[in-house]
Amino acid sequence: MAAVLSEAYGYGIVLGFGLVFAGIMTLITMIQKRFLGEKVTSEEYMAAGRDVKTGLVASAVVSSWTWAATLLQSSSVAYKYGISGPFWYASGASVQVLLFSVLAIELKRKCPNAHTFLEIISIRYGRRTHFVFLFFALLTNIIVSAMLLLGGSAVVTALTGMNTYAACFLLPLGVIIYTLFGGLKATFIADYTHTVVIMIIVLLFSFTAYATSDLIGSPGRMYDLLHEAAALHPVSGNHEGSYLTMASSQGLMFGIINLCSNFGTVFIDNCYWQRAIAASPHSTVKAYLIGGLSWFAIPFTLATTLGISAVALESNERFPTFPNRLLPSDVSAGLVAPHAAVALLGHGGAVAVLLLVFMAVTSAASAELIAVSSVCTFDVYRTYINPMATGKQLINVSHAVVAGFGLIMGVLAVILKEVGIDLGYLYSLMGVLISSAVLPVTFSLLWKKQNGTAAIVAPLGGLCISITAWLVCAKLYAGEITLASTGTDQAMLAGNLGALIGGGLISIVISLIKPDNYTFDGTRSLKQVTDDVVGTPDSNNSSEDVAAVDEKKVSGEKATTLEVAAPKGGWAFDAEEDAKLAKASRFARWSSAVMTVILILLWPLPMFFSNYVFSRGFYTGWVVLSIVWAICSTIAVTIYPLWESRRALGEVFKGMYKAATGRSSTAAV
Ligand SMILES: NC(N)=O
Repeated sequence: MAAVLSEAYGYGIVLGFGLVFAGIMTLITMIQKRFLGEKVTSEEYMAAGRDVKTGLVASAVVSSWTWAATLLQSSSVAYKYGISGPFWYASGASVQVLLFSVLAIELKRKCPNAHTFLEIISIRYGRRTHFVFLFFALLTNIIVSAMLLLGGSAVVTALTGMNTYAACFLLPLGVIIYTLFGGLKATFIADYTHTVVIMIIVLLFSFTAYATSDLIGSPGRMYDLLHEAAALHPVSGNHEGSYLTMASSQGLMFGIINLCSNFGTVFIDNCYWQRAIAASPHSTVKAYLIGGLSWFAIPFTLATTLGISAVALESNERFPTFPNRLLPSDVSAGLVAPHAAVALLGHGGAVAVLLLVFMAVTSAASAELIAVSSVCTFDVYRTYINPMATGKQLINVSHAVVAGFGLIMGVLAVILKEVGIDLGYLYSLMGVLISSAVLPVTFSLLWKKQNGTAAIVAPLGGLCISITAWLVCAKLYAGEITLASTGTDQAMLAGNLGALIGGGLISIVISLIKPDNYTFDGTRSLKQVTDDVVGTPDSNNSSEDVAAVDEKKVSGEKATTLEVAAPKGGWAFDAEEDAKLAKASRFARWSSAVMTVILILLWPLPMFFSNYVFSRGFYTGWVVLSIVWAICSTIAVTIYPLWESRRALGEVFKGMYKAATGRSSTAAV
């Protein structure tokens, strides 16, 4: 694609916008400290005080789950498979967030003072298992971070001609600055801001394509254009070759790959556990349910707009590649959405898509940075290097990790690009590499019977199964093992299924042979860090801490340092409070299960098996649904958080008024 914008736009948005944004976020953090009295403690820095409200957590979940791939890969599958692509992208990656609500509330009940999910593994199973899950957790962060920059830099280069390597290193720069300064709380505020911009741009593109564009302008016109496109180049594996059907075998295959791989990137990424940790206990379940449902609209609505517009407009002279079709390599690199945006809105479309991708990449990158930082701080430094670390030392380490990993992210993206791995390949591969740990992690928190052997063997055994299935299938299907053959849907499907099912089955079988009977007393007794007092095993541990150590002795493992908790501090729920959380947990279980069944079975499968090809009226209804869903999501993650925080905002404005005028705030009323 010839660059539509000049390089100045690339540097302006990536560097200029990034630094301005960093400045604004840093200012907001300072304002919070000054007018809301927030302190820089390690608990505040890494856990945002554990009292963040529903709307802000939901918005942060949406923001950190909105990757470059969410915008780009969803549009690519819309382009390749028609309307089933956006649906399968959205449903196959939102149910994990809905189901995670169960883990989030159980984390509150069973380990209310955790900083990372790995602390639970460490307390329950000891050092060896901790190492195994540390490997999977960091691998997940590395894959996601590299994928963000790989997709983001491809778009920046395609639209502006900016050097890809420069984009890889400059995209995270502003993020590093505000994350360093404000920690998790700053990422929450930044996430909110990013989400607002993302939702506005998604709606802008939808209204343009389906209401105002002179090239399309209505669902009916889009319907006609899609019919014409199917006549020119029918979709292999779709009923009647139509773009307007859910009866798409490749779409379904992508849906299953998407479903398996995204379990890994939610359940094994400390970033989502951190949001649960930061949420106030009564907000946790609602935040994940609202977040999951709101996020659905982003890939669904955007790809139903941009991915489908690319199909419809490819034969129009305003399409950037006209008279040629998009190259498969450009589709896999995620360049469908930028092409469609340029066709629809020219320069304005290019700027909007650049901004959209910039927002997605930077907000998700900040979430990854602080997630890695807390894993390295609590699960490496505090566990194995300096168990008696003070809060200040923990913050220092965390700062160093944020800066270091921010640079490493860019290096990783450059390496992948050099090897020839693009966004589409990595997106499908991630589950093969990490999803074997999903069910063992889930069982660690939800199943008292998973024993220590199962917790170690299952993720590693599942990884062996997944890699074997992936490579064998590539060889059988293509006759050779190359980047191209290992990137086929069939090979990726085998690897992803092998990972998720293999890890789960191994854990279940080994655990049932010799079931554990874990009480979770050890995890409940973990304490928060108090910033200037160092806990010692003999002077400060409560009887519960001793129980934790005893539990470990019974299981025959060496106790880890995590049980050496700092004194006082932290949540401990009484029976009445725990009953409320238990009720919230039951609600999370049935509501997330019902929504999952609807989104991945009841809604799509009848449409798949009936071979239904959309009528004009049905397609119009489908488009209206996508836009209404996006509007509801916008309200949920942009207006609702403001409404919930109205008192705090009032305090801030009163304080600022007082500081600016030297008068009492009441004078302003
Ligand atoms: N977050 C994803 N899978 O787009």
